[in-house]
Amino acid sequence: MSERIPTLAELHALKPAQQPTYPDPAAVEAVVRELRVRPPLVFAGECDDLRAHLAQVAAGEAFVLQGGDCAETFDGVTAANIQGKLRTLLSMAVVMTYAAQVPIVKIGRIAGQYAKPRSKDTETRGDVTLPAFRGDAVNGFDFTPESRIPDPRRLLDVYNASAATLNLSRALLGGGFAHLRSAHTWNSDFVRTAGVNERYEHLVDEIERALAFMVACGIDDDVFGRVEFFASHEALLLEYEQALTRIDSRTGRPYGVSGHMLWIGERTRQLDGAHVELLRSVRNPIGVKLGPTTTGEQALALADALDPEREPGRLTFITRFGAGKIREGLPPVIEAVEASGRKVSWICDPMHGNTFEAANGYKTRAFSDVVEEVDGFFDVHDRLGTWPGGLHVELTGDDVTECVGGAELLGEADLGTRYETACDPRLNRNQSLELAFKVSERLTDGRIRRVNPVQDYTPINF
Ligand SMILES: O=C[C@H](O)[C@H](O)COP(=O)(O)O
Ligand SMILES: C=C(OP(=O)(O)O)C(=O)O
Ligand SMILES: [Mn+2]
Repeated sequence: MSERIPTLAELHALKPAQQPTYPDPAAVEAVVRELRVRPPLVFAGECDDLRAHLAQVAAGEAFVLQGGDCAETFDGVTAANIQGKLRTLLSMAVVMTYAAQVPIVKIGRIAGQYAKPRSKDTETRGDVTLPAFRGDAVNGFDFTPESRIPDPRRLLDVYNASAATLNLSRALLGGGFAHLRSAHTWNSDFVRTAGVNERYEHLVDEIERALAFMVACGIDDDVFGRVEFFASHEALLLEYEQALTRIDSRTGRPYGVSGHMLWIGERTRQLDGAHVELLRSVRNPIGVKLGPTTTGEQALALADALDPEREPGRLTFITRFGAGKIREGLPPVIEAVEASGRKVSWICDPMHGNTFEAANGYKTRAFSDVVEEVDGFFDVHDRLGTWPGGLHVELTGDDVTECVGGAELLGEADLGTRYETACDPRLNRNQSLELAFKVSERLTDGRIRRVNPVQDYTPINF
Protein backbone atom coordinates (compact mmCIF):
# COMPACT_ATOMS: atom_id res chain seq x y z
CA MET A 1 0.00 0.00 0.00
CA SER A 2 1.51 3.34 -0.92
CA GLU A 3 1.14 5.88 1.87
CA ARG A 4 1.14 9.00 -0.27
CA ILE A 5 -2.05 10.31 -1.87
CA PRO A 6 -1.40 10.69 -5.63
CA THR A 7 -2.16 14.15 -6.97
CA LEU A 8 -4.87 14.72 -9.55
CA ALA A 9 -2.19 15.65 -12.09
CA GLU A 10 -0.45 12.33 -11.48
CA LEU A 11 -3.72 10.45 -11.83
CA HIS A 12 -4.65 12.22 -15.06
CA ALA A 13 -1.21 11.49 -16.46
CA LEU A 14 -2.25 7.82 -16.32
CA LYS A 15 -5.02 8.55 -18.84
CA PRO A 16 -7.92 7.32 -16.72
CA ALA A 17 -10.84 5.64 -18.45
CA GLN A 18 -14.49 6.67 -18.12
CA GLN A 19 -13.89 10.26 -16.98
CA PRO A 20 -16.12 13.16 -18.01
CA THR A 21 -14.72 15.78 -20.36
CA TYR A 22 -15.57 18.99 -18.53
CA PRO A 23 -15.85 22.07 -20.74
CA ASP A 24 -14.48 24.48 -18.08
CA PRO A 25 -11.31 23.35 -16.22
CA ALA A 26 -11.43 26.37 -13.89
CA ALA A 27 -14.89 25.33 -12.70
CA VAL A 28 -13.55 21.84 -11.95
CA GLU A 29 -10.70 23.29 -9.88
CA ALA A 30 -13.12 25.45 -7.89
CA VAL A 31 -15.28 22.43 -7.09
CA VAL A 32 -12.29 20.33 -6.04
CA ARG A 33 -11.10 23.15 -3.74
CA GLU A 34 -14.52 23.22 -2.14
CA LEU A 35 -14.71 19.45 -1.74
CA ARG A 36 -11.30 19.38 -0.06
CA VAL A 37 -12.57 21.39 2.90
CA ARG A 38 -15.85 19.51 3.35
CA PRO A 39 -15.97 17.19 6.38
CA PRO A 40 -15.47 13.46 5.80
CA LEU A 41 -18.64 11.50 5.11
CA VAL A 42 -17.37 8.47 7.00
CA PHE A 43 -14.94 8.02 9.88
CA ALA A 44 -11.73 6.12 9.20
CA GLY A 45 -12.37 3.96 12.28
CA GLU A 46 -15.59 2.71 10.70
CA CYS A 47 -13.62 1.67 7.62
CA ASP A 48 -11.31 -0.29 9.92
CA ASP A 49 -14.35 -2.00 11.49
CA LEU A 50 -15.60 -3.03 8.07
CA ARG A 51 -12.14 -4.31 7.15
CA ALA A 52 -12.21 -6.46 10.29
CA HIS A 53 -15.61 -7.88 9.34
CA LEU A 54 -14.40 -8.59 5.83
CA ALA A 55 -11.44 -10.42 7.31
CA GLN A 56 -14.02 -12.75 8.87
CA VAL A 57 -15.62 -13.15 5.47
CA ALA A 58 -12.27 -14.05 3.91
CA ALA A 59 -11.79 -16.57 6.71
CA GLY A 60 -15.15 -18.21 5.91
CA GLU A 61 -16.90 -17.00 9.04
CA ALA A 62 -19.29 -14.35 7.73
CA PHE A 63 -21.18 -13.51 4.53
CA VAL A 64 -21.61 -10.15 2.80
CA LEU A 65 -24.84 -8.68 1.53
CA GLN A 66 -24.03 -5.67 -0.64
CA GLY A 67 -26.87 -4.02 -2.53
CA GLY A 68 -28.63 -0.94 -3.75
CA ASP A 69 -29.32 1.02 -6.91
CA CYS A 70 -27.23 0.72 -10.03
CA ALA A 71 -27.31 4.50 -10.15
CA GLU A 72 -28.59 6.57 -7.25
CA THR A 73 -30.30 9.79 -8.33
CA PHE A 74 -30.61 13.19 -6.68
CA ASP A 75 -34.41 12.93 -6.98
CA GLY A 76 -34.18 9.61 -5.15
CA VAL A 77 -32.91 11.24 -1.95
CA THR A 78 -36.27 10.97 -0.17
CA ALA A 79 -37.14 9.32 3.11
CA ALA A 80 -39.44 6.83 1.40
CA ASN A 81 -36.83 5.75 -1.12
CA ILE A 82 -34.01 5.38 1.39
CA GLN A 83 -36.21 3.54 3.87
CA GLY A 84 -37.44 1.24 1.13
CA LYS A 85 -33.91 0.20 0.19
CA LEU A 86 -32.91 -0.31 3.81
CA ARG A 87 -36.02 -2.40 4.49
CA THR A 88 -35.24 -4.58 1.49
CA LEU A 89 -31.66 -5.08 2.62
CA LEU A 90 -32.73 -5.73 6.22
CA SER A 91 -35.35 -8.29 5.26
CA MET A 92 -32.85 -10.07 2.99
CA ALA A 93 -30.28 -10.01 5.78
CA VAL A 94 -32.69 -11.40 8.36
CA VAL A 95 -33.63 -14.27 6.03
CA MET A 96 -29.99 -15.07 5.39
CA THR A 97 -28.93 -14.76 9.02
CA TYR A 98 -31.72 -16.90 10.36
CA ALA A 99 -31.49 -19.62 7.78
CA ALA A 100 -27.72 -19.75 7.51
CA GLN A 101 -26.83 -18.84 11.10
CA VAL A 102 -23.86 -16.90 9.90
CA PRO A 103 -23.25 -13.17 10.49
CA ILE A 104 -24.25 -11.05 7.52
CA VAL A 105 -22.07 -8.01 6.85
CA LYS A 106 -24.48 -5.39 5.49
CA ILE A 107 -23.14 -2.97 2.92
CA GLY A 108 -25.29 -0.61 0.84
CA ARG A 109 -24.55 0.49 -2.70
CA ILE A 110 -25.68 3.78 -1.30
CA ALA A 111 -24.68 7.35 -0.38
CA GLY A 112 -22.25 7.83 -3.25
CA GLN A 113 -23.30 5.57 -6.14
CA TYR A 114 -23.94 8.45 -8.55
CA ALA A 115 -21.40 7.94 -11.34
CA LYS A 116 -21.67 5.37 -14.13
CA PRO A 117 -19.12 3.93 -16.51
CA ARG A 118 -20.78 3.34 -19.89
CA SER A 119 -20.07 0.92 -22.70
CA LYS A 120 -20.62 3.68 -25.28
CA ASP A 121 -19.77 7.37 -25.08
CA THR A 122 -22.92 8.39 -26.91
CA GLU A 123 -26.61 7.55 -26.99
CA THR A 124 -28.67 7.70 -30.17
CA ARG A 125 -32.43 8.13 -30.31
CA GLY A 126 -33.86 8.34 -33.79
CA ASP A 127 -31.49 10.56 -35.71
CA VAL A 128 -30.19 12.41 -32.64
CA THR A 129 -26.90 11.40 -31.01
CA LEU A 130 -25.85 12.93 -27.67
CA PRO A 131 -23.25 12.17 -25.00
CA ALA A 132 -24.32 9.18 -22.87
CA PHE A 133 -25.80 9.76 -19.41
CA ARG A 134 -23.01 9.04 -16.91
CA GLY A 135 -24.96 9.34 -13.70
CA ASP A 136 -26.25 12.37 -11.79
CA ALA A 137 -22.67 12.99 -10.64
CA VAL A 138 -21.75 13.94 -14.19
CA ASN A 139 -24.65 15.08 -16.38
CA GLY A 140 -28.44 15.07 -16.65
CA PHE A 141 -30.65 12.13 -17.61
CA ASP A 142 -32.83 14.28 -19.92
CA PHE A 143 -32.08 13.64 -23.56
CA THR A 144 -31.15 17.21 -24.51
CA PRO A 145 -27.77 18.62 -25.53
CA GLU A 146 -27.68 21.03 -22.54
CA SER A 147 -28.52 18.36 -19.99
CA ARG A 148 -25.84 15.96 -21.27
CA ILE A 149 -22.99 18.47 -20.83
CA PRO A 150 -20.83 17.36 -17.85
CA ASP A 151 -21.13 19.86 -14.98
CA PRO A 152 -18.52 19.64 -12.19
CA ARG A 153 -20.82 21.38 -9.70
CA ARG A 154 -22.79 18.16 -9.65
CA LEU A 155 -19.96 16.73 -7.53
CA LEU A 156 -20.99 19.06 -4.71
CA ASP A 157 -24.56 17.80 -5.11
CA VAL A 158 -23.21 14.22 -4.84
CA TYR A 159 -21.53 15.16 -1.58
CA ASN A 160 -24.73 16.74 -0.22
CA ALA A 161 -26.98 13.91 -1.40
CA SER A 162 -24.61 11.33 0.10
CA ALA A 163 -24.46 13.23 3.40
CA ALA A 164 -28.27 13.39 3.61
CA THR A 165 -28.60 9.69 2.74
CA LEU A 166 -26.01 8.65 5.29
CA ASN A 167 -27.56 10.86 7.91
CA LEU A 168 -31.00 9.27 7.54
CA SER A 169 -29.55 5.77 7.29
CA ARG A 170 -27.54 6.21 10.46
CA ALA A 171 -30.56 7.67 12.27
CA LEU A 172 -32.90 4.88 11.18
CA LEU A 173 -30.51 2.03 11.81
CA GLY A 174 -29.37 3.31 15.16
CA GLY A 175 -32.79 4.51 16.24
CA GLY A 176 -35.04 1.46 16.35
CA PHE A 177 -36.10 1.08 12.69
CA ALA A 178 -33.83 -1.94 12.39
CA HIS A 179 -34.86 -3.60 15.67
CA LEU A 180 -35.50 -7.26 15.03
CA ARG A 181 -38.92 -6.80 16.64
CA SER A 182 -39.77 -4.63 13.60
CA ALA A 183 -38.94 -7.33 11.07
CA HIS A 184 -42.65 -7.76 10.24
CA THR A 185 -43.00 -4.10 9.36
CA TRP A 186 -40.12 -4.10 6.85
CA ASN A 187 -42.29 -6.29 4.73
CA SER A 188 -45.73 -4.95 5.64
CA ASP A 189 -46.65 -3.25 2.37
CA PHE A 190 -45.02 -5.75 0.05
CA VAL A 191 -46.98 -6.79 -2.98
CA ARG A 192 -48.21 -10.17 -1.80
CA THR A 193 -46.46 -12.85 -3.78
CA ALA A 194 -47.54 -16.32 -2.89
CA GLY A 195 -44.64 -18.28 -1.49
CA VAL A 196 -42.04 -15.61 -0.86
CA ASN A 197 -44.12 -13.47 1.43
CA GLU A 198 -45.56 -16.35 3.42
CA ARG A 199 -42.10 -17.78 3.87
CA TYR A 200 -40.88 -14.45 5.19
CA GLU A 201 -43.82 -14.02 7.58
CA HIS A 202 -43.33 -17.54 8.88
CA LEU A 203 -39.63 -16.95 9.48
CA VAL A 204 -40.28 -13.66 11.26
CA ASP A 205 -42.91 -15.34 13.47
CA GLU A 206 -40.24 -17.81 14.54
CA ILE A 207 -37.77 -15.02 15.26
CA GLU A 208 -40.36 -13.21 17.35
CA ARG A 209 -40.96 -16.33 19.40
CA ALA A 210 -37.22 -16.71 19.90
CA LEU A 211 -36.95 -13.07 21.00
CA ALA A 212 -39.84 -13.47 23.43
CA PHE A 213 -38.11 -16.53 24.84
CA MET A 214 -34.88 -14.63 25.35
CA VAL A 215 -36.65 -11.72 27.01
CA ALA A 216 -38.41 -14.18 29.31
CA CYS A 217 -34.98 -15.54 30.21
CA GLY A 218 -33.94 -12.05 31.25
CA ILE A 219 -31.90 -11.05 28.19
CA ASP A 220 -32.28 -7.37 27.34
CA ASP A 221 -33.59 -7.28 23.78
CA ASP A 222 -32.14 -3.81 23.22
CA VAL A 223 -29.07 -5.64 21.92
CA PHE A 224 -31.14 -6.51 18.83
CA GLY A 225 -32.04 -2.90 18.22
CA ARG A 226 -28.99 -1.62 16.37
CA VAL A 227 -27.55 -2.71 13.09
CA GLU A 228 -24.10 -2.08 11.76
CA PHE A 229 -24.38 -0.89 8.22
CA PHE A 230 -21.75 0.35 5.79
CA ALA A 231 -21.84 2.48 2.65
CA SER A 232 -20.03 1.66 -0.58
CA HIS A 233 -19.85 2.84 -4.17
CA GLU A 234 -17.72 2.56 -7.28
CA ALA A 235 -14.84 5.02 -6.91
CA LEU A 236 -15.07 6.21 -10.50
CA LEU A 237 -14.69 9.98 -10.59
CA LEU A 238 -11.14 10.89 -9.69
CA GLU A 239 -11.84 14.54 -8.83
CA TYR A 240 -14.44 13.54 -6.27
CA GLU A 241 -12.58 10.59 -4.79
CA GLN A 242 -9.18 12.23 -4.61
CA ALA A 243 -10.60 15.38 -3.00
CA LEU A 244 -12.25 13.13 -0.42
CA THR A 245 -9.08 11.20 0.37
CA ARG A 246 -7.74 12.43 3.68
CA ILE A 247 -5.02 11.71 6.18
CA ASP A 248 -6.55 10.08 9.25
CA SER A 249 -5.50 12.06 12.32
CA ARG A 250 -5.35 8.90 14.47
CA THR A 251 -2.90 7.01 12.31
CA GLY A 252 -1.46 9.56 9.88
CA ARG A 253 -2.50 7.29 6.99
CA PRO A 254 -4.77 8.06 3.98
CA TYR A 255 -8.41 6.99 3.86
CA GLY A 256 -11.09 7.51 1.24
CA VAL A 257 -13.79 9.26 3.25
CA SER A 258 -16.55 9.25 0.61
CA GLY A 259 -17.67 5.77 1.73
CA HIS A 260 -16.57 2.86 3.88
CA MET A 261 -15.82 0.46 1.06
CA LEU A 262 -14.81 1.64 -2.40
CA TRP A 263 -14.64 -0.55 -5.44
CA ILE A 264 -12.98 -0.41 -8.84
CA GLY A 265 -15.26 -1.28 -11.74
CA GLU A 266 -14.72 -3.81 -14.51
CA ARG A 267 -13.95 -1.01 -16.98
CA THR A 268 -11.37 0.82 -14.86
CA ARG A 269 -9.35 -1.97 -13.26
CA GLN A 270 -6.27 -1.59 -15.50
CA LEU A 271 -3.24 -2.54 -13.41
CA ASP A 272 -1.29 0.59 -14.37
CA GLY A 273 -4.40 2.77 -14.40
CA ALA A 274 -5.38 5.74 -12.28
CA HIS A 275 -8.10 3.97 -10.29
CA VAL A 276 -5.74 1.28 -9.05
CA GLU A 277 -3.16 3.98 -8.32
CA LEU A 278 -5.59 6.01 -6.19
CA LEU A 279 -7.13 3.11 -4.30
CA ARG A 280 -3.84 1.44 -3.53
CA SER A 281 -3.01 4.54 -1.49
CA VAL A 282 -6.01 4.33 0.87
CA ARG A 283 -6.56 2.10 3.87
CA ASN A 284 -10.26 1.33 3.26
CA PRO A 285 -11.42 -2.13 2.34
CA ILE A 286 -11.31 -2.22 -1.47
CA GLY A 287 -13.36 -4.19 -3.97
CA VAL A 288 -12.51 -5.00 -7.58
CA LYS A 289 -15.06 -6.20 -10.11
CA LEU A 290 -13.84 -9.13 -12.19
CA GLY A 291 -15.62 -9.86 -15.46
CA PRO A 292 -15.53 -12.92 -17.73
CA THR A 293 -12.25 -12.08 -19.46
CA THR A 294 -10.29 -12.02 -16.19
CA THR A 295 -7.32 -14.37 -15.96
CA GLY A 296 -5.79 -15.75 -12.79
CA GLU A 297 -2.63 -13.79 -13.59
CA GLN A 298 -4.55 -10.51 -13.78
CA ALA A 299 -6.36 -11.15 -10.52
CA LEU A 300 -3.10 -11.98 -8.79
CA ALA A 301 -1.41 -8.86 -10.17
CA LEU A 302 -4.31 -6.73 -8.92
CA ALA A 303 -4.07 -8.37 -5.50
CA ASP A 304 -0.32 -7.68 -5.36
CA ALA A 305 -0.86 -4.04 -6.33
CA LEU A 306 -3.79 -3.34 -4.04
CA ASP A 307 -2.91 -5.52 -1.07
CA PRO A 308 0.86 -5.98 -0.97
CA GLU A 309 0.80 -6.49 2.79
CA ARG A 310 -1.82 -9.26 2.52
CA GLU A 311 -3.89 -7.54 5.13
CA PRO A 312 -6.95 -9.51 6.27
CA GLY A 313 -10.16 -7.93 4.96
CA ARG A 314 -8.41 -5.47 2.68
CA LEU A 315 -9.35 -6.99 -0.68
CA THR A 316 -12.62 -8.28 -2.05
CA PHE A 317 -13.05 -9.64 -5.55
CA ILE A 318 -16.57 -9.12 -6.83
CA THR A 319 -16.99 -11.60 -9.68
CA ARG A 320 -19.54 -10.96 -12.44
CA PHE A 321 -18.91 -13.54 -15.12
CA GLY A 322 -22.47 -14.20 -16.30
CA ALA A 323 -24.57 -17.30 -15.75
CA GLY A 324 -23.16 -19.04 -18.82
CA LYS A 325 -19.49 -18.34 -18.06
CA ILE A 326 -19.00 -18.58 -14.32
CA ARG A 327 -18.53 -22.35 -14.08
CA GLU A 328 -15.67 -22.29 -16.61
CA GLY A 329 -14.24 -18.84 -15.98
CA LEU A 330 -14.16 -18.48 -12.22
CA PRO A 331 -12.19 -21.59 -11.12
CA PRO A 332 -8.82 -20.62 -12.70
CA VAL A 333 -9.09 -17.15 -11.15
CA ILE A 334 -9.77 -18.52 -7.67
CA GLU A 335 -7.11 -21.19 -8.06
CA ALA A 336 -4.42 -18.68 -9.03
CA VAL A 337 -5.20 -16.43 -6.08
CA GLU A 338 -5.46 -19.31 -3.62
CA ALA A 339 -2.22 -20.84 -4.86
CA SER A 340 -0.44 -17.61 -3.91
CA GLY A 341 -1.53 -18.16 -0.31
CA ARG A 342 -3.68 -15.03 -0.29
CA LYS A 343 -7.00 -14.92 1.50
CA VAL A 344 -9.38 -12.52 -0.22
CA SER A 345 -13.16 -12.29 0.02
CA TRP A 346 -15.07 -13.60 -2.98
CA ILE A 347 -18.42 -11.98 -3.66
CA CYS A 348 -20.86 -12.83 -6.43
CA ASP A 349 -22.42 -10.05 -8.51
CA PRO A 350 -24.99 -12.03 -10.51
CA MET A 351 -26.30 -8.91 -12.26
CA HIS A 352 -23.68 -7.38 -14.55
CA GLY A 353 -22.86 -10.45 -16.60
CA ASN A 354 -26.53 -11.11 -17.32
CA THR A 355 -27.86 -7.91 -18.90
CA PHE A 356 -29.66 -8.09 -22.24
CA GLU A 357 -31.99 -6.00 -24.33
CA ALA A 358 -35.55 -7.26 -24.51
CA ALA A 359 -37.35 -7.30 -27.87
CA ASN A 360 -39.21 -4.14 -26.81
CA GLY A 361 -35.96 -2.27 -26.19
CA TYR A 362 -35.80 -2.41 -22.39
CA LYS A 363 -32.45 -3.26 -20.84
CA THR A 364 -33.26 -6.15 -18.52
CA ARG A 365 -32.02 -9.25 -16.69
CA ALA A 366 -33.73 -12.57 -16.11
CA PHE A 367 -34.19 -13.63 -12.51
CA SER A 368 -33.44 -17.20 -13.60
CA ASP A 369 -30.00 -16.11 -14.90
CA VAL A 370 -29.31 -14.31 -11.63
CA VAL A 371 -30.12 -17.48 -9.69
CA GLU A 372 -28.12 -19.60 -12.14
CA GLU A 373 -25.03 -17.43 -11.63
CA VAL A 374 -25.44 -17.59 -7.84
CA ASP A 375 -25.73 -21.38 -8.09
CA GLY A 376 -22.63 -21.52 -10.28
CA PHE A 377 -20.77 -19.37 -7.76
CA PHE A 378 -21.66 -21.70 -4.88
CA ASP A 379 -20.90 -24.79 -6.95
CA VAL A 380 -17.47 -23.52 -7.96
CA HIS A 381 -16.54 -22.59 -4.40
CA ASP A 382 -17.87 -25.92 -3.12
CA ARG A 383 -15.75 -27.79 -5.60
CA LEU A 384 -12.60 -25.80 -4.81
CA GLY A 385 -13.16 -25.81 -1.06
CA THR A 386 -13.17 -22.01 -0.90
CA TRP A 387 -15.70 -19.82 0.89
CA PRO A 388 -18.45 -18.16 -1.15
CA GLY A 389 -18.24 -14.87 0.72
CA GLY A 390 -21.21 -12.83 -0.35
CA LEU A 391 -23.73 -11.41 -2.73
CA HIS A 392 -23.63 -8.06 -4.56
CA VAL A 393 -26.92 -7.02 -6.16
CA GLU A 394 -28.70 -4.11 -7.77
CA LEU A 395 -32.03 -3.71 -6.04
CA THR A 396 -34.61 -1.21 -4.97
CA GLY A 397 -37.26 -0.94 -2.28
CA ASP A 398 -39.97 -0.38 -4.86
CA ASP A 399 -42.13 -2.81 -6.77
CA VAL A 400 -40.54 -1.94 -10.08
CA THR A 401 -40.69 -4.06 -13.23
CA GLU A 402 -37.11 -4.01 -14.50
CA CYS A 403 -35.95 -7.64 -14.31
CA VAL A 404 -38.05 -10.41 -15.82
CA GLY A 405 -39.05 -13.60 -13.98
CA GLY A 406 -39.24 -14.37 -10.29
CA ALA A 407 -42.29 -15.55 -8.39
CA GLU A 408 -44.40 -12.75 -9.91
CA LEU A 409 -43.56 -14.19 -13.34
CA LEU A 410 -42.81 -10.76 -14.81
CA GLY A 411 -42.56 -11.00 -18.57
CA GLU A 412 -40.99 -8.70 -21.14
CA ALA A 413 -44.42 -7.21 -21.84
CA ASP A 414 -44.59 -6.12 -18.17
CA LEU A 415 -41.32 -4.17 -18.24
CA GLY A 416 -42.99 -0.89 -19.25
CA THR A 417 -45.36 -0.95 -16.25
CA ARG A 418 -42.85 0.47 -13.81
CA TYR A 419 -39.40 0.80 -15.34
CA GLU A 420 -37.68 3.53 -13.33
CA THR A 421 -33.97 2.80 -13.21
CA ALA A 422 -31.52 5.49 -14.30
CA CYS A 423 -29.11 2.83 -15.58
CA ASP A 424 -29.25 -0.94 -15.06
CA PRO A 425 -32.36 -3.03 -14.22
CA ARG A 426 -32.75 -3.73 -10.50
CA LEU A 427 -34.40 -6.55 -8.59
CA ASN A 428 -37.65 -5.37 -7.03
CA ARG A 429 -38.50 -6.15 -3.42
CA ASN A 430 -40.06 -9.53 -4.06
CA GLN A 431 -37.28 -10.64 -6.36
CA SER A 432 -34.71 -9.50 -3.79
CA LEU A 433 -36.36 -11.45 -1.02
CA GLU A 434 -36.76 -14.49 -3.24
CA LEU A 435 -33.04 -14.33 -4.02
CA ALA A 436 -32.25 -14.09 -0.29
CA PHE A 437 -34.13 -17.37 0.25
CA LYS A 438 -32.24 -19.01 -2.61
CA VAL A 439 -28.91 -17.87 -1.18
CA SER A 440 -29.79 -19.07 2.30
CA GLU A 441 -30.68 -22.49 0.89
CA ARG A 442 -27.20 -22.68 -0.59
CA LEU A 443 -25.61 -21.41 2.62
CA THR A 444 -27.31 -24.15 4.62
CA ASP A 445 -26.15 -26.90 2.33
CA GLY A 446 -24.38 -28.39 5.34
CA ARG A 447 -21.21 -26.59 4.42
CA ILE A 448 -21.25 -23.58 6.75
CA ARG A 449 -18.98 -23.33 9.73
CA ARG A 450 -21.27 -22.35 12.57
CA VAL A 451 -19.94 -19.41 14.50
CA ASN A 452 -21.17 -17.86 17.68
CA PRO A 453 -22.10 -14.30 16.71
CA VAL A 454 -21.83 -13.11 20.30
CA GLN A 455 -18.26 -14.22 20.73
CA ASP A 456 -16.93 -13.97 17.23
CA TYR A 457 -18.66 -10.96 15.82
CA THR A 458 -19.18 -7.85 17.84
CA PRO A 459 -21.19 -5.73 18.21
CA ILE A 460 -24.12 -8.10 18.22
CA ASN A 461 -25.72 -8.06 14.85
CA PHE A 462 -28.53 -10.06 13.43
O1 LIG B 1 -23.85 -0.19 -14.16
C1 LIG B 1 -23.02 -0.55 -14.90
C2 LIG B 1 -22.67 0.05 -16.16
O2 LIG B 1 -22.69 1.43 -16.11
C3 LIG B 1 -23.64 -0.43 -17.12
O3 LIG B 1 -23.81 -1.80 -17.00
C4 LIG B 1 -23.19 -0.06 -18.47
O4 LIG B 1 -24.31 -0.08 -19.19
P1 LIG B 1 -24.32 0.31 -20.70
O5 LIG B 1 -23.83 -0.88 -21.44
O6 LIG B 1 -25.77 0.63 -20.94
O7 LIG B 1 -23.44 1.52 -20.87
C1 LIG C 1 -20.72 -0.70 -13.47
C2 LIG C 1 -20.99 -1.68 -12.65
O1 LIG C 1 -20.46 -2.90 -12.69
P1 LIG C 1 -19.22 -3.46 -13.52
O2 LIG C 1 -18.07 -2.55 -13.27
O3 LIG C 1 -19.06 -4.81 -12.93
O4 LIG C 1 -19.65 -3.48 -14.94
C3 LIG C 1 -21.94 -1.54 -11.51
O5 LIG C 1 -21.73 -2.21 -10.50
O6 LIG C 1 -22.92 -0.81 -11.65
MN1 LIG D 1 -25.00 -1.45 -12.81
